[in-house]
This record gives sequence, C-alpha cells and structure tokens, in this order.
Amino acid sequence: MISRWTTAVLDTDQPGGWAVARSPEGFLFDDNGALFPREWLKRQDLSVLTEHGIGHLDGEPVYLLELRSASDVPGCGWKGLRAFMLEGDHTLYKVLGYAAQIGTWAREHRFCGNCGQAMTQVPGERAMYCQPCDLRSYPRISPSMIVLVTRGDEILLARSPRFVTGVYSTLAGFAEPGESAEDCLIREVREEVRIEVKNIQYLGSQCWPFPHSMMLGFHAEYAGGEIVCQEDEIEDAQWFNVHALPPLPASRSIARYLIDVYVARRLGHAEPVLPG
Ligand SMILES: NC(=O)c1ccc[n+]([C@@H]2O[C@H](COP(=O)([O-])OP(=O)(O)OC[C@H]3O[C@@H](n4cnc5c(N)ncnc54)[C@H](O)[C@@H]3O)[C@@H](O)[C@H]2O)c1
Ligand SMILES: [Mg+2]
Ligand SMILES: [Zn+2]
Repeated sequence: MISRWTTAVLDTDQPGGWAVARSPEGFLFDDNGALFPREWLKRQDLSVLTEHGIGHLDGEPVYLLELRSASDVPGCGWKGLRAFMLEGDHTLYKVLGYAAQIGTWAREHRFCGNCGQAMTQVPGERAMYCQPCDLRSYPRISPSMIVLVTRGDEILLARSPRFVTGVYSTLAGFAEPGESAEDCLIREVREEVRIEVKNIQYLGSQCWPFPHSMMLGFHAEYAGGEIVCQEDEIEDAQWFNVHALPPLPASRSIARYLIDVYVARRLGHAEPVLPG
C-alpha cells in the first residue's frame, strides 16, 4: 500500500501548500480537520515561533506553524494530539504526531545547550545548528520498553495513578544510558512490580509522540516473584485471566496490541495488526 503521508524537510521560503498550527493548547482545527491552506493560515493573527516544512500528504507539501500561544481564529478551536489519536483519521494523526514532535524539539532547541547562543535551522536537514560551537541538535527520540508479562492464561497488568479510572495496562519504562532493551525491560518490571521474567520476545515498535517516545514492544514469561507495586508509580497490579480482563488501553496503542496478540493466540483467534 502506498503511504499517503511521507516526511520531508521542505524549504519554508517556498509559497503554498497546507499547514497545521500548533500551540500549547493543541492543534488548530475546524469542521474540515486540522490542515489549512498555508497562505490563509499565515494571514491569521497567530504568534508564530518557528515554521517547518514537514512532509507531503497525497503529494502536497505540508508545513507546521509552531506558535507561542493559542489565539482566537474565527470558526476554529484548539484540540490536543490525544483527541486526534482517539478519533478515526489515522493519516491525520500521523501528520500531527510528527508535527508535534518537530514542534516540541524546535521549541526546546532554540538555544544551544553548550554555549546558550541562538540556534538556526539547517537548510535541507532536520537539525538545529549553533555556529560558534559547530553543534547540531537533532529531534529527540526516547526509546521506551513496553512488555506484556504472562503466566499461562494469566497476564500481568498494572495501573498508574495517571490512567483513566479502571484502566489497566502493560508495564513500560524509558531506557537509561548503558542499558540494552532487554536490560531496561528486566529492570522496569523488577522496579514496578518486583517480578522476574524470562523468554523475552520482541513483537514490534510504535512511535508514541507524547512527547517523543519510541515504544519497543515485547512479550515475556513470568519467572518468579510476588507482585509488590512501586510506590507512587504503580497504584495496583494484578494477574488477570484472559477470559476476565479489566478495561484496557486505547485500541491504537501498542499496549493494547500486545494484550490483543496474546489473547488471540491463547484463544486461537486471528491476530491483530499493529497500528503504525
Ligand atoms: N503506546 C503505548 O501503548 C504506551 C503504553 C504505556 C506507556 N507508554 C509510554 O511509554 C513511556 C514510558 O512509560 P512510563 O511513563 O511508565 O516510564 P517510566 O516507568 O520510565 O517512568 C516515568 C518516569 O521516567 C522519567 N522520565 C521521563 N521522561 C524520560 C525520558 N525521556 N528518559 C528517561 N526517563 C524519563 C521521569 O522521572 C518519569 O516520571 C511514556 O512515554 C508513556 O507514555 C506508551
Ligand atoms: Mg513505567
Ligand atoms: Zn553553542
């Protein structure tokens, strides 16, 4: 299948194309979605921090206007990326997820982390540049492990105090310097629920632009220990039978995919496909 959306570094001096506008309150949207004719958008009263050419949608160039703050645009509102993820249009979510990561990075790399001088966009490359230091900063991606631990018909799910009431999910955590993916997974499971795992198997990955995670998804089998929840991080963790599962994460998430794959295998059903 040909992808409708491809990323690219486009020259912002070229006119035309589509644009999305992103403020600390989310993306600008109206009844037609979140893509606006770029020249029209630039005529609105927006407080533009930076502009980036981010890719092509159905062959048309797409730009991002990263704003200092949200402002009133007649007939439009502001909506966070999560809401777009939960709604139907997967391609629009991919465009906005990428735009959000570029916007976050550009906003947080306006000044050199080494000398404090203003950085500039490198033409034709997704990089910010400090001339005095000859230092380039690239978009930040944070590798995170996510794992479904199982014990026969039972799966280990946990609740963070940040989750929607009642929802249980797989365990996850960020890689630390010096760790392999497997080291990180073993440490996170140990820290969060004090369980030991074996037979770690990689299942797939997913970009998680909240704000810049790269989720690497695994299955692991229970090897030992009793559940002890990590204070502050894990509110509750339990073994759930595949026939009696609690409310689960959003169907587009890799957490849900890891659960659905295992349940499908256990029950002999067709396996789901991981959303990109
Ligand atoms: N797509 C999914 O299905 C899914 C499901 C669960 C979690 N996640 C994501 O996985 C990521 C990790 O999960 P978690 O929140 O349980 O992580 P975690 O268990 O490592 O704990 C979070 C803590 O890690 C620290 N931290 C924050 N950002 C970091 C970074 N970039 N590098 C290293 N440490 C950092 C902070 O102290 C934070 O409180 C998050 O982005 C989360 O949103 C995605
Ligand atoms: Mg965690
Ligand atoms: Zn510098």
